[in-house]
Amino acid sequence: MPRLAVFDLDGTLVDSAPDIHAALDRLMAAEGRPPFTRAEVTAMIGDGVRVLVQRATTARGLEFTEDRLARFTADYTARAAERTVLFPGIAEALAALQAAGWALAVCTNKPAAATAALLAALGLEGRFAAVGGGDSFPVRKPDPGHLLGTLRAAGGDPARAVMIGDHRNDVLAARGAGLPCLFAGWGYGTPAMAEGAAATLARPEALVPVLRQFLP
Ligand SMILES: O=C(O)COP(=O)(O)O
Ligand SMILES: [Mg+2]
Repeated sequence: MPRLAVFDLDGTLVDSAPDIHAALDRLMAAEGRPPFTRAEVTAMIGDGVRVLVQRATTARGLEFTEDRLARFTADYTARAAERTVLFPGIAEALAALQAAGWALAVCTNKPAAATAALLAALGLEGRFAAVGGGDSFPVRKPDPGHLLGTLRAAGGDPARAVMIGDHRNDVLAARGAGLPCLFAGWGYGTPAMAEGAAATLARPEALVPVLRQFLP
């Protein structure tokens, strides 16, 4: 069974905040509300689209409604890859891991449809043994069931797998599933969210050597 690296998506593999930010601002503009700062947006990312829209509407004095959630989701899904790019060094790290025989998977709270659209636009479809979206299972991160379901779909073994993520939810899901978590220090999380992680990596360049330490 190959070693498996399970990656979070937003803030870990991809810098998706510009498109999430733009879609939130389009929703606010349609409601006559002012735009957000980037820092406001990155602090709202990590718990999936429903919580994102709940936080955004609340922050601008709007009622959260299913209609606003649906409009945001449709708009974001259609335009998820306009400004979103891989973080520098990620493409090289993924290629090096695959060359070394690792299998790769994605476990993200982003809905599966937007995740698939984004991975395809970035030319990454087919790279991952499994992609577990925020609505792929009955539970999502921090529930370990999301990570374990993704792992099972990838044909992985929890004893031969490592999680990499930028949010407290990634650390908690990994801990619950019995996997070490490497904290992506280049992402949207705060240093406090790394509590319980096996290590914090400052840059994607550290991924290959550190993963090799965890699973030689
Ligand atoms: O959609 C979100 O809120 C976060 O997505 P992530 O799990 O890929 O960071
Ligand atoms: Mg993330």
